[in-house]
Amino acid sequence: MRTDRTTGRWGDRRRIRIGLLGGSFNPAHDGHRHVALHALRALRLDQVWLLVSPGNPLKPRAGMAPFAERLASAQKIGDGVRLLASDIEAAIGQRYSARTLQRLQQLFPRARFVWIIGADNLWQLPRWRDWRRLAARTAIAVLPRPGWTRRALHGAAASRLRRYRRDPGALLQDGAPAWALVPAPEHPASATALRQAAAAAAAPVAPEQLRRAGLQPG
Ligand SMILES: Nc1ncnc2c1ncn2[C@@H]1O[C@H](COP(=O)(O)OP(=O)(O)OP(=O)(O)O)[C@@H](O)[C@H]1O
Ligand SMILES: O=C(O)c1ccc[n+]([C@@H]2O[C@H](COP(=O)([O-])O)[C@@H](O)[C@H]2O)c1
Repeated sequence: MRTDRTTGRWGDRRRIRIGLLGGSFNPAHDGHRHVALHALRALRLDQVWLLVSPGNPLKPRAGMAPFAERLASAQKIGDGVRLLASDIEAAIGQRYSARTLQRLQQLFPRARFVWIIGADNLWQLPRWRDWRRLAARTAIAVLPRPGWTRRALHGAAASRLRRYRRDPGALLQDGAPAWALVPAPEHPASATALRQAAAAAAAPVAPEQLRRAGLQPG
């Protein structure tokens, strides 16, 4: 940004572009980083904020790690410069994305926000509260996800928003509504799989399993 010499005010040649990747991050993983970095490059974003949810309204509380743990996990995959873990949803007391977006647009009027989701969330979008309001207020970038991409492109949200689909390069040319599938290789990581692997590693080994593996229980 430059200072306008005649008015002395900050020029508005290009509003700062911020991608918002909301998630539970229970825990954060390589798939999140992959999605954020592809969106950053493809849409020429200045930053991506990893918005750690205080509690996804559609997910059970059971099995959800404490907020501080999930925030710390998102901080580990961030770089503190372009990829930033954020606790702002907890700070403003919101967990519905349409409201979060509205509040962020009030707090940062000079920013241009892009809502980033994986294809599984495009499929699920009609279940979000006020999802049409969200789509009306911001561009949405959808990233491919194994098992979900084709299905989501034929889902209810994609079909209702069909006429607003854009090429990724044109996503930020005009205002919302606008959405695009950002081309990227599918990344297989999932928090569910990581939690399952951690639970399996922590589970005690049954004597019968040891015998089958040729080991004597101690
Ligand atoms: N491997 C991936 N590819 C594409 N999008 C992803 C991937 N992993 C996560 N995302 C997207 O990142 C956002 C946050 O995801 P979230 O924190 O729920 O991770 P998750 O792996 O989907 O978790 P869980 O398995 O617990 O549902 C969502 O929009 C989700 O679609
Ligand atoms: O606004 C809603 O109704 C809503 C319902 C489900 C999920 N979301 C948001 O979708 C994002 C992805 O959630 P998750 O748990 O799949 O990582 C996260 O920011 C959630 O707050 C939002």
